[in-house]
Amino acid sequence: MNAVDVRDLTRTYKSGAEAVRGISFQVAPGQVFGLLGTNGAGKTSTMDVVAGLAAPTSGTVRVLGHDPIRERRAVRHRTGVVLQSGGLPGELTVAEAVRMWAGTMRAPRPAAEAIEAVDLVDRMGVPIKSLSGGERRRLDLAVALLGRPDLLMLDEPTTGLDAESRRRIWTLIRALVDGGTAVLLTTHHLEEAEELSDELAILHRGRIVAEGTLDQVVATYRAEIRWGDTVGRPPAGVLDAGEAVETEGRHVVVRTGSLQRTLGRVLRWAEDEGVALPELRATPASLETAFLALARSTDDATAPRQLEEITR
Ligand SMILES: Nc1ncnc2c1ncn2[C@@H]1O[C@H](COP(=O)(O)OP(=O)(O)OP(=O)(O)O)[C@@H](O)[C@H]1O
Repeated sequence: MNAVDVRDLTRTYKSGAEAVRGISFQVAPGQVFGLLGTNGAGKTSTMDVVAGLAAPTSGTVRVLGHDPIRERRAVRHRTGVVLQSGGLPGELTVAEAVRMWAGTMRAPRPAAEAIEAVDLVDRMGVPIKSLSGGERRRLDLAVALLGRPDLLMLDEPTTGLDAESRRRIWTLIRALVDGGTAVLLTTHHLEEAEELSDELAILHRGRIVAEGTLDQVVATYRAEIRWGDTVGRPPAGVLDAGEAVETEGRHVVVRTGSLQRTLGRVLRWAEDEGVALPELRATPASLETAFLALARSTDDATAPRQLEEITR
């Protein structure tokens, strides 16, 4: 059975905003599924429904085989949630907060074990308000781990963290997944999605626009060769059928399904014609080029800027 099964989900806010416009995806046990997208793509709106915090406008959501709202009791003890606003009281120490939370559960993992799992043992006596952002995020995770969840839902778990804290959280998530936990993760960090996701879906304006393993998603996009234009005409004879050459500002850009072959042809063309290729750059297809392709193909004038931001 899938840990998460979302079918034809839509979510429209009272304001009329159509945040989620008919998406379907499944998360298997022992798998990280990354929901990736621009700001406002609908990630949090989707996560809230899976976490049972909001009802779908239409469509169905099953979590561990249950309706997350109507069968909340069956789901609650088997899931852990880390949302963007970790709401633990700042006056409590790390140990007090974890123990208090464990006290609300049926058969929790020992508090000390959860604290150790997130590497906060030396911060146990520190009030939450004095923790760094990364430490707070790890504390949120410790709380989510208390119920030994079959499914962890993580909404942007490393946003605002430095590279080292982020890596620690990734290592922790990977260890949990290796133990069989399913993880539904939202992120707008491409590196995080690449590092963690077994499968991913790219959400854009409430719809899934690409889906599959990282390799599958990347394979649908093209490599790019670009250089500064010195002759004002496109390179002759370098393209295969269906490939494209464009000018972007003062650059010539070739998009190709075969980077090595096309690059060879570009270099031969330049050699034969005596053309200089300043700032020549060849970039294999990646999640980043996939996002930028998405930006180019959108009709939303604000999207390209947002898409560029998330690739940084
Ligand atoms: N409570 C709300 N009422 C009305 N509209 C909302 C509400 N929450 C979100 N929206 C709108 O729904 C759309 C999707 O928002 P959502 O927060 O789900 O996106 P997101 O992908 O999580 O974005 P971010 O990366 O910025 O957190 C946006 O257009 C947003 O403005």
